[in-house]
Amino acid sequence: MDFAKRTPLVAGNWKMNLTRAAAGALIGEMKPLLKDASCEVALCVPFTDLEAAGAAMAGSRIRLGAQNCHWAASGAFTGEISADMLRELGVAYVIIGHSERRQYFGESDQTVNARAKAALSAGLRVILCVGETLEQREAGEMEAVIRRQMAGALEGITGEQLREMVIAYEPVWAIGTGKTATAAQAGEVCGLIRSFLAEHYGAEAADGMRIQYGGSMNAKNAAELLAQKDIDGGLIGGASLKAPDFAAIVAAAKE
Ligand SMILES: O=C[C@H](O)COP(=O)(O)O
Repeated sequence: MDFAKRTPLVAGNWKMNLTRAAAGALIGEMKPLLKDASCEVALCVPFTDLEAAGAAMAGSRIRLGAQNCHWAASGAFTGEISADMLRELGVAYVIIGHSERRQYFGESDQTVNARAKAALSAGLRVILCVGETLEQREAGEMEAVIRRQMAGALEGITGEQLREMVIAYEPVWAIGTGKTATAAQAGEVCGLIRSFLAEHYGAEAADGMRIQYGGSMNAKNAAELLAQKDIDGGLIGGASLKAPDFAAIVAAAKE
């Protein structure tokens, strides 16, 4: 399959779940269910699962992903993992700037930018997360927040590098809460993101970018969300830990 422009990407984000053995077992369960997928599929697993997950994915079209990387190539950064370390394990995608990283681990737009650049330099594809909190939305600040996060994260990133990126719109209030954005809300913000990209990189670049929605996407609501013209896939948390649920979302994401 040619994973060309705008082929939807459905990526699971396992967050801090599943040991090596459990990861291998879940991928084994998913493989037959995903073999006829007409979109691109990735699983972003904990660092400790990468090797086992990569081996379990062999012979399938599932791409291996990680959930973060450091901005430096190497050095005295206890507890951190570099982009090259991920590449060596066969990682294709890395999530950068997830709201849980911003909320619990002090990620700023600047560190998100630095991490994204390091990942791109190492040849990884970046899934860049942006999204507003409920307070920001209720205060009428959603668009300003999205624009600030986009501008900060993309500072100094070239049009050529942008092509190796996917943007994930994840409203913080919808993550792990069961409270999904409506298809219209999600579609509106993904449209704003595409407009931002058009303003900064040109219409052609913006048209080719994949923009995912993430936040309580599940087997039931996926089709309606994915039918929005500016939504090109999903970043899936909880539902990516259950093979039939994840497979149903993948089936809903047609090219
Ligand atoms: O990265 C995934 C998102 O945080 C969504 O998580 P969720 O599907 O559990 O709401």
